[in-house]
Amino acid sequence: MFSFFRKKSAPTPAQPAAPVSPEADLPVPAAPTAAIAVVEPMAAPAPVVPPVAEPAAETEATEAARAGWLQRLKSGLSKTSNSIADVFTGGTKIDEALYEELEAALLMADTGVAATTALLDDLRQRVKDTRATEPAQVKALLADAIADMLAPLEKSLIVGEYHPTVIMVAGVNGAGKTTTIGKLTRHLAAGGATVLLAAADTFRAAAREQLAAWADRNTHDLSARELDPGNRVEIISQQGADPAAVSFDAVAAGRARGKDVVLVDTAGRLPTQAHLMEELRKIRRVVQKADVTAPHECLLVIDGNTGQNALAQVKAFDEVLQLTGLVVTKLDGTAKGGVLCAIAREKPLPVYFIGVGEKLEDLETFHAREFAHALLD
Ligand SMILES: Nc1nc2c(ncn2[C@@H]2O[C@H](COP(=O)(O)OP(=O)(O)OP(=O)(O)O)[C@@H](O)[C@H]2O)c(=O)[nH]1
Repeated sequence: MFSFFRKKSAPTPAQPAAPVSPEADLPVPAAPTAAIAVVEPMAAPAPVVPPVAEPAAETEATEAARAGWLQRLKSGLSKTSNSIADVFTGGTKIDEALYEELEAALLMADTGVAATTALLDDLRQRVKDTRATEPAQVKALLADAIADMLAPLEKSLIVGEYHPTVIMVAGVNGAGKTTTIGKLTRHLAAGGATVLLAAADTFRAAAREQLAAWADRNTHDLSARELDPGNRVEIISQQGADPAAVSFDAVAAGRARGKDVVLVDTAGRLPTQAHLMEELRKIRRVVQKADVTAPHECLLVIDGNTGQNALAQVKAFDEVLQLTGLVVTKLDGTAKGGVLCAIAREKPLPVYFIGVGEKLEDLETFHAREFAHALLD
């Protein structure tokens, strides 16, 4: 999820203005949009702002967008869900054979041994408690068990508490970092946040160009949706420079230009490449020199096809960056969607977003129940 609040009320043309704070220094939540849950800032007892009702047409558009997303999530996860759902279509009895088949299907989906065992124990108890007699009922109970297991991963990404909020994005090569930054920028900008991108992958010219292309795409998207034509997505880059120096400059520029968010795109690296992991540690350290409270979020982008290896990635990057959250990409077409259960069981970190495609709109906030149902439908 993503929550954004501003120090100053700054309504965009598409949104009704939020009430003005009686105390100038207190943050005032921006008016809610489809992607934003307005929260009270943690730092001060801000006035409670009642939700502003969306016009009917906007609500319909929001609902249609959400329904479209759910459909894409379901079809994206179909390789995983088909093999699990198959277990419930064959027999008519709830017996050991059913549990064994289920165990095999969950393991095939990369749910991992610990999470699979916990899920099956939980499921047996639920079956007993509800006196379920039909496999279809067991399927619904399994969806509940998965949703409960994934619930701790559901958390809001808070933006606006710091100015700028600095978000470092890391991951192995090709996990989808730059694409995620492009899509995340759309979320943030649609919520009224101004975004600056830092191209901290300074080795590859293509990486910088790719990020610049996402910045342009976002600027056009904002203008096309008449969200805030003045909100240009900017980028800081310098070919061949020290990635830490570019990140430092970006944080300083973000502050000087009054940006709400600085997203730092780092180069892909494997946990086994010690010098590159050390470089990541250095970027973090130097960002902290630019702003002693930063980075405010360190996100790891995981390719949803990675399966059990994702756990090793989470542990390795966490050691270096003290991760605050995850984004799981490429859930379209993966047969390994169970990996989120393994993460929930063994290294629970907030999953702020999930990605199901390469387009701007193919990233959404993670909802445990929604995901659990998509995994079984
Ligand atoms: N199908 C699908 N493809 C994705 C998704 N996210 C990213 N990709 C694709 O994955 C490929 C790699 O994405 P990048 O964003 O370049 O990955 P990266 O982690 O920045 O790559 P490096 O900087 O080289 O480490 C591209 O072809 C993207 O279009 C997703 O959610 N679904």
